[in-house]
Amino acid sequence: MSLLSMRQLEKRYGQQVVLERMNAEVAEGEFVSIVGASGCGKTTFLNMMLGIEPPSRGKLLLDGKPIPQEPGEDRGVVFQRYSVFPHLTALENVMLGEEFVQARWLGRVWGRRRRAINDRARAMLAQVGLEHAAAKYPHQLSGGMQQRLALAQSLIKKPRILLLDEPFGALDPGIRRDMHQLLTDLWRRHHLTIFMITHDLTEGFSLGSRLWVFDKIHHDAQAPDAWGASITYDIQLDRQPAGVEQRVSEMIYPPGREA
Ligand SMILES: Nc1ncnc2c1ncn2[C@@H]1O[C@H](COP(=O)(O)OP(=O)(O)OP(=O)(O)O)[C@@H](O)[C@H]1O
Repeated sequence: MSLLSMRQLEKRYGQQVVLERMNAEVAEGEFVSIVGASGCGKTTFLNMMLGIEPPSRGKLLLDGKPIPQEPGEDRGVVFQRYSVFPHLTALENVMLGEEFVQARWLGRVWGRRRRAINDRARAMLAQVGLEHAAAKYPHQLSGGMQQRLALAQSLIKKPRILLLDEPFGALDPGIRRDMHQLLTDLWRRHHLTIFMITHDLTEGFSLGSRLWVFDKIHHDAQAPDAWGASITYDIQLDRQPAGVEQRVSEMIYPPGREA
């Protein structure tokens, strides 16, 4: 069975159709990059995966069942802007993720249990290359380090699915390359299924296993809200035909259309 199934999935806000006729199957362990013009509904799709926006019509199934309408530990998320807590150290930020989960069952976590969480959080920080920054506060970390911390904070909860909304959009190119390597390592090591929005086509084509292009099939200048975007290209990245990146680029970012 697929991990994720979309069948005639549709999302509207009032009269505005944002996404429509979304059909796809995603297996456990895939890494799907999502590209598309600004405003075409990429974040809306991630919000449906997260369970904070319900589908308007059609099916969005996880393990054959509708996605729960609330965020869950099985789905971790990292946003473009750093989503860590400023008043906690790096170590405390990572510990907090697991403390939340355990405290739900046990109340405040102390003693041996807390030391075990501390050990796991330190090991997680080491995996993202922040072992020397455990005692630092987020404002003392660079942008790349803060995103490493956000990844550690998500991964400590052992999600099956990682949802990334432009996670490297605010970083310099050199740092992005390091983050690409890190994300590829974490994907493999933790057997994750990843959905990542990016505006950088080269990033979309070079990371992960599959690329989705969101675009409208119908455009009506008189009624721009009447049609939503669908998955117009679904590309297996180990089997991409020559020139496809250029064609996708021209489709999403034609001259005169804003990126
Ligand atoms: N909660 C909401 N209520 C009403 N309209 C919304 C809501 N969230 C998103 N929209 C609309 O849905 C459309 C898609 O927005 P979304 O943020 O998903 O696009 P996007 O592809 O992620 O854009 P970008 O690349 O610029 O981040 C936009 O027209 C937006 O105004």
